[in-house]
Amino acid sequence: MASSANFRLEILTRHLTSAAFASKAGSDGQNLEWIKISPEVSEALKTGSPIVALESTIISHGMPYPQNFETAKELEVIVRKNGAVPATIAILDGVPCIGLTTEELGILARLGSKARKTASRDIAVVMAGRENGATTVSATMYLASVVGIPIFVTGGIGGVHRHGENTLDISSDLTELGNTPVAVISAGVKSILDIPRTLEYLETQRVTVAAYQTDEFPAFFTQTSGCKAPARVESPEHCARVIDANIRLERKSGILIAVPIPREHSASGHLIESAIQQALQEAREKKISGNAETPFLLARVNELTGGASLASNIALVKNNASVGAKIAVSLAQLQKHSGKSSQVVTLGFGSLFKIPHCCTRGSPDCLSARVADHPKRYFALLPMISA
Ligand SMILES: O=c1[nH]cc([C@@H]2O[C@H](COP(=O)(O)O)[C@@H](O)[C@H]2O)c(=O)[nH]1
Repeated sequence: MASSANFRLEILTRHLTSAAFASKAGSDGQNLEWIKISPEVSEALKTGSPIVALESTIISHGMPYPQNFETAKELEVIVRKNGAVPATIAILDGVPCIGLTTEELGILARLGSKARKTASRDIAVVMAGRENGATTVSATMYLASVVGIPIFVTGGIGGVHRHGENTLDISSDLTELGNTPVAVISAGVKSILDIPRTLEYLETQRVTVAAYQTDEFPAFFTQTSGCKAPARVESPEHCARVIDANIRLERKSGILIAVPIPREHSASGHLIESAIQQALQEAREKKISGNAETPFLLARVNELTGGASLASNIALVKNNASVGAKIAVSLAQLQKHSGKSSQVVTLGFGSLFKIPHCCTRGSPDCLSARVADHPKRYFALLPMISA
């Protein structure tokens, strides 16, 4: 099996060293033309160290300035304190960036909603237009998976909107979860959405959903939603074992780990719930829909609760960052101990290929690569290496 993997790598190397392709390679193999990976994240990828991806729509559209900037920086500090490397993901001047500097976080925070809210479908347009894009859960998952980061922390994910059965307004976060093997740590789904239908849709998408230390699926601002979670996980180690099993199974879909807001911050949950009802009514009257709906509702609920919802939001994201980093550390340990951590192979032309353990068992689909061109070329190569 190992020799067949080597054979496939040889074929891959041959294709990638073609003159046209190599000419696009970045000089250091890290700052490639289409994606920029920070030196710290690059090093962590090479050594198999724990990394936590963080999204950027929460910075630009989810919170006002300057709380968004403070929170973005604090999240990175929390991830580090818990032993992992933070990788905030955004698109700056058309370049997807994996790992931002403090200065870049500040640019995004100040841009606010002037940065384009970028879901998976929007990545290509933002790149082509050399725009600044704040990545949602779907786009962040996609970019994290391209470079081989298996864990991603956010506040809340999008879902099926209320009346989604008529409008078909269903966040692409759910379909991305169905198609991308990344574990998303969130506080569940806000009650601005239809939670039971969101859970149904996640089931349809084959997404593994587990609630953290509870039987109930949490509703972001509140610990309960009235919906039972399909599974329960007890600890970071337990979560890591689930993620590891998903990797071994070579499943293509993701995992949603729902961590309830800490009890001390959920006290204002009912006050927030009535504000949500009012904001929903206003959104209907103003005919606000599509991707403008979530930012409107979040801002309006914050106004109506006199800032209480923002404080809760910040508290729960920080809690998720701490849990997510612990999971990342456990997963890295698990994979190191079982000898299954990713190998990194540097090929002649300077690009870096990260080969997960399953590839050495002959599963090229799992090959996660940073290539010197664009994803199209990479995906076009996959059938060749599986030949
Ligand atoms: O509490 C929040 N929920 C959701 C979002 C953002 O909104 C996106 C979902 O938007 P839509 O419903 O348009 O898919 C999520 O991926 C996330 O980036 C947010 O900032 N805060």
